[in-house]
Amino acid sequence: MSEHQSSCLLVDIGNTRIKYARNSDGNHLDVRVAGSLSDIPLNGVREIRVAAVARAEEARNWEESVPSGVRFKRAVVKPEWHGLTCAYEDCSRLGVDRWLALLAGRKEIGGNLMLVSLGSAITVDYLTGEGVHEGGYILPGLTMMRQSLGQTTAQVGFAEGQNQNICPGKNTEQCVDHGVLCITRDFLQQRIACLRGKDYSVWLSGGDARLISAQITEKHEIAESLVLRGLRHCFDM
Ligand SMILES: Nc1ncnc2c1ncn2[C@@H]1O[C@H](COP(=O)(O)OP(=O)(O)O)[C@@H](O)[C@H]1O
Ligand SMILES: CC(C)(COP(=O)(O)O)[C@@H](O)C(=O)NCCC(=O)O
Repeated sequence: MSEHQSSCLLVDIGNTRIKYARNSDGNHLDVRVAGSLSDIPLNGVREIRVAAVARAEEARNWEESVPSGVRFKRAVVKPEWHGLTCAYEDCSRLGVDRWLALLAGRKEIGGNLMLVSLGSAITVDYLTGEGVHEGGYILPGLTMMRQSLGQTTAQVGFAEGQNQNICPGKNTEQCVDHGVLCITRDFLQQRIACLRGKDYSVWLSGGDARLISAQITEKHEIAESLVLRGLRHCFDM
């Protein structure tokens, strides 16, 4: 890894977790999770590239506290980037994490893509090989679905979803857990099935990607850290 690359820190501030990695020449990124931005080690860092959809105030305070001489760059969504066009009429409303995943998909995967992020929320975005973002979907993520049931019903407790079972539950926690898994799987199976014969590849990323991947029988692959990968490219002119 060149010193220039490793001195560039990539940071993805999601609604649940902060993920970060030092940039590298190769395909692999050594991704870590931080509890707060101030926990991220900055030794040798010359440039920080940030994708933030959450913790706006924490990010502002962190930016002010980083040592002088360290360049601080925030990614923003643009109407167009290297032939990639945003589907939103008002591109500033598209989550920058979704935009960066599209950038990484275009630059590092190519072809017609269905990109699924299984994080705090579930997002689906479609991108053609010509660079046209065709729009997508936003749904609550697995944990958000479980929590919303726990918060808005008197008798449905919230349990951490751990098993990969979707058979009918035999207690409240199983019923919630299996139901959430089942609806997510069925939605994605149906979306992927709609693409049959259209030459799209399907990529899952985010904290729940492996859990859901194990449930999906339609063809798909796992894409690691698409948001951080997008940060590698988004400042290319
Ligand atoms: N160790 C973990 N800590 C927190 N969430 C986890 C963990 N492992 C899996 N998850 C799941 O991943 C989701 C967060 O995924 P992530 O891609 O980090 O989201 P975000 O980018 O929105 O912060 C959580 O909502 C949870 O369902
Ligand atoms: C949809 C999201 C909440 C997903 O965030 P995440 O689950 O990655 O934390 C985020 O991309 C966002 O705030 N988007 C803005 C709305 C939009 O994309 O239309």
